[in-house]
Amino acid sequence: MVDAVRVSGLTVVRGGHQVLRGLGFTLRSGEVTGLLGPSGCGKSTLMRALVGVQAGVRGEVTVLGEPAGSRSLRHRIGYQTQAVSVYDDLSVRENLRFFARVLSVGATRIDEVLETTGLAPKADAVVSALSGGQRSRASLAVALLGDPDLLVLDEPTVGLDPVLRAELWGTFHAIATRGAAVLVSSHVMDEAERCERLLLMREGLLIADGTPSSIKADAGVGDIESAFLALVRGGAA
Ligand SMILES: Nc1ncnc2c1ncn2[C@@H]1O[C@H](COP(=O)(O)OP(=O)(O)OP(=O)(O)O)[C@@H](O)[C@H]1O
Repeated sequence: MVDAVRVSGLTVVRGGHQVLRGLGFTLRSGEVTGLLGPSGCGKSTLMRALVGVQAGVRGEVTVLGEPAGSRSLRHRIGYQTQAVSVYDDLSVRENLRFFARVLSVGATRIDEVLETTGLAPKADAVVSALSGGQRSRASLAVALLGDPDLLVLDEPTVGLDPVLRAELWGTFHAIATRGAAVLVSSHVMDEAERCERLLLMREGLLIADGTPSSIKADAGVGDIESAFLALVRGGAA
C-alpha cells in the first residue's frame, strides 16, 4: 500500500495553547483509519491541517506527495466537516449539480455518488425534508463528487442510529477498497473495531497507532476503550 499522507512534527498553537503537540504518522491508500479520542483532544484540528485549512501549523504535512494546502490537491481531497454542508432549500440532486459545477465534475458522477451513498431514492427530495442521517449522507455525497484520493470525515456518524452507522461504515470501506485513503474521526470508542487502523489521541498527542488487534494486544485488554484507559494510566499522555 502507498502512503497517502505523511506527517512529522505536526504542532498547532491556538490562543497560546498547543492544540497538537508534535504528531507523526502516515496514512495508507486503500485503508480506513479511525481517529479516536475524547472531545477536545484535537481531532478536528488535525483533520484541518491535513486538508490545508488550519492556521498556525508547524512541522511537515505531505498529502499525496504535495505539501498540505497545495492548489493541486484541491480536487483530490474530499472533506466532510461536522456541520452539514449542503443547501437546505435545494434537493439532493440540485445540491450535487451545484457542487459538480464548482468542481468541474461531469453529470455522470452525480448518479455514481447517489448510488454510493444510498441516496438515489431521495435524489429529488429537498434537503430540509431529509432525516439527520440522510443529510449527513448528502454531505458525504458532495465530498465524494471529485472522486477523492483522500477522504477526511469529521465525526460523520455522530447522532445516527446503529443501522445507519453500520451502513455508512460499509460505504467508507467500499470507498477505501477502490483505492482511497479514508480518515474517519469519532469520540465513540466502539467504532474502533470497524477500522483497519487506528490513531488514538489524547490532549494533542498520539498515544497509539496500529491495528485494533495490535493496540489491544499491546495493552493486554479485550477492547479499545480499556486499551485507551490503560494507555492513559500508563502515562502515554
Ligand atoms: N481558535 C482557537 N483558540 C484557542 N483554542 C482553540 C481554538 N480552536 C480550537 N481550540 C482548542 O483546541 C482543542 C482541540 O479542538 P478540536 O476541535 O480539534 O478537538 P476535537 O477533538 O475535534 O473535539 P470534538 O470531538 O469535540 O469535535 C480544544 O481544546 C479547543 O478548545
